[in-house]
Amino acid sequence: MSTQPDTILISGGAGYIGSHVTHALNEAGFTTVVVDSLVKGNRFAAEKASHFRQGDIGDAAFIAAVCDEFKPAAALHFAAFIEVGESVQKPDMYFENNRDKAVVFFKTMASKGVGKVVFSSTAAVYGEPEIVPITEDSPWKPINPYGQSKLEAEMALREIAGVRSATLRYFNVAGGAPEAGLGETHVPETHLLPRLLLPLLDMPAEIQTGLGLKSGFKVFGTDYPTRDGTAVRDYIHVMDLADAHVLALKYLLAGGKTEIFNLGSGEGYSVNEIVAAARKVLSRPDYQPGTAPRRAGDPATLVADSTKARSVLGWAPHRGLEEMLSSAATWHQTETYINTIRQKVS
Ligand SMILES: NC(=O)c1ccc[n+]([C@@H]2O[C@H](COP(=O)([O-])OP(=O)(O)OC[C@H]3O[C@@H](n4cnc5c(N)ncnc54)[C@H](O)[C@@H]3O)[C@@H](O)[C@H]2O)c1
Ligand SMILES: O=c1ccn([C@@H]2O[C@H](COP(=O)(O)OP(=O)(O)O[C@H]3O[C@H](CO)[C@H](O)[C@H](O)[C@H]3O)[C@@H](O)[C@H]2O)c(=O)[nH]1
Repeated sequence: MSTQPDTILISGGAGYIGSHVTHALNEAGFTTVVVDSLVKGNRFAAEKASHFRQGDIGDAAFIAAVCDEFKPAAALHFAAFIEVGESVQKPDMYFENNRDKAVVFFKTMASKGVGKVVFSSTAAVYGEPEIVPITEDSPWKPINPYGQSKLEAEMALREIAGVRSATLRYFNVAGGAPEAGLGETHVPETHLLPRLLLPLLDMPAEIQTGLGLKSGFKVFGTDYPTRDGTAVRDYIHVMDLADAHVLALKYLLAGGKTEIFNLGSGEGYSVNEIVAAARKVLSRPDYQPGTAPRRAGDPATLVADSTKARSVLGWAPHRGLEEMLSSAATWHQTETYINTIRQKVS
C-alpha cells in the first residue's frame, strides 16, 4: 500500500474560500496544488499551498501540464467570478468564466484521469425561495447571471462521463483564520461582515474610500417581510466550510456517488442582528449604522437545510457568529490585509 499522501488540485486556491480550504487540506495531511490566474486572488494566499502554478482554468494545455506534473487524485474547483451586481452588468463575462472555462477545466481533468471533483456552488441557484429552510431539491431558479452560470456549470459537471462530483452550495460565508495568516481579502468588497467591520475598526481612510465605505456602513433595506425588516441570511464560518470540503473529498475518494449538499448553519440572522452582535464583539455599544434602500436582487430570507450534509458526510458546523466576527475583525487589522488592500486600491 502506498504511504504517499494524496495530491489534490485546487483551482482558485489563492482566493478567499479556496485558500482556507487549502490550509485545512494541508492540516489533514494532503499535498495541495493550487492553480490560480490571480485575476482576483492574492499571492500570499497562494503560498499556503504545497505547490502553486499561476495560470487560467480555461487554458487546457496549462491544466493538462499541471495534471501531468502532479498526478492529482481529485480536484476542488473554486475559480470563478463572484459578484452578483457585476454579473447583471456583464453576463457574458460570468458565463465565460464560471461556466465555459469550468467545463474546459473539468473535461481536461477527466481526460487526464482525474474523475473526482468537489465543486463550489451557491445558494444563488435557488433564487427567491418559496420555502425556507431550503433543501437541495427546492426549485433551482436563479434570478441573476451569477447564479445561472454556477448552476449551468454544476449541471455540465454532472454530465461528464467517468466523473463523480460533490457540489457544495454555500450560503453566506464569513470569518477567517488569522492565526494561519488567512482571511477575506476582496476588492471590491460587497459582503456584509467586512463592510460592517471596516468602518467600526477605524481602518485607514484610503482603504475605506477604496472599498466604497467613505460614508460608512449602511443597512440595505429596512422594509423586508422579516422579524425586524432587514434581510435574513444563514452565515457559515469559512473554517466550518473547509471542514465540509475535507469530508466531501474523503467521501469521493472512498467511492461516494455524485451528490449535491447545502452548507449553512440552519440559523438565520437579520442584518440588524449582525450589527447588534458586532457592537458586542467590538465593544461599541453606541454604534448606529446608516440605512439605504434595498440592494437590487436581494431576497428577503435565505436559510439552509443542511440535513443531507450532516447525514451523508457527517458534517456539522461548530463556530458561531461571534467567532466569525472576531476572526474577521482580527484579520482586517493585520498588516497582510492592510498592505494587500492598499496596493489593490491605489
Ligand atoms: N464568497 C462567498 O460568500 C461565496 C458564496 C457562495 C459560493 N461561493 C463560491 O465559492 C468560490 C470561491 O469564492 P471566493 O469568495 O473565494 O472568491 P475569490 O474571488 O476570493 O476567489 C476566486 C479565485 O479564483 C481565481 N480565478 C477566477 N477566475 C479564474 C480563472 N479563469 N482561472 C484561474 N483562476 C481564476 C481568482 O483569482 C481568485 O483567486 C466561487 O466559485 C464562488 O462562486 C462563494
Ligand atoms: O454594505 C452592506 C452589504 C450587505 N448588506 C446586506 O447584508 C446581507 C448579506 O449580504 P452579502 O453581500 O454579504 O451576501 P449575499 O447574501 O448578498 O450574497 C451571498 O449569497 C449570494 C447568493 O445569493 C452569493 O453567493 C454571494 O457570493 C454570497 O456572499 C444582504 O441582505 C445585504 O443586502 C448590507 O445591508 N450592507
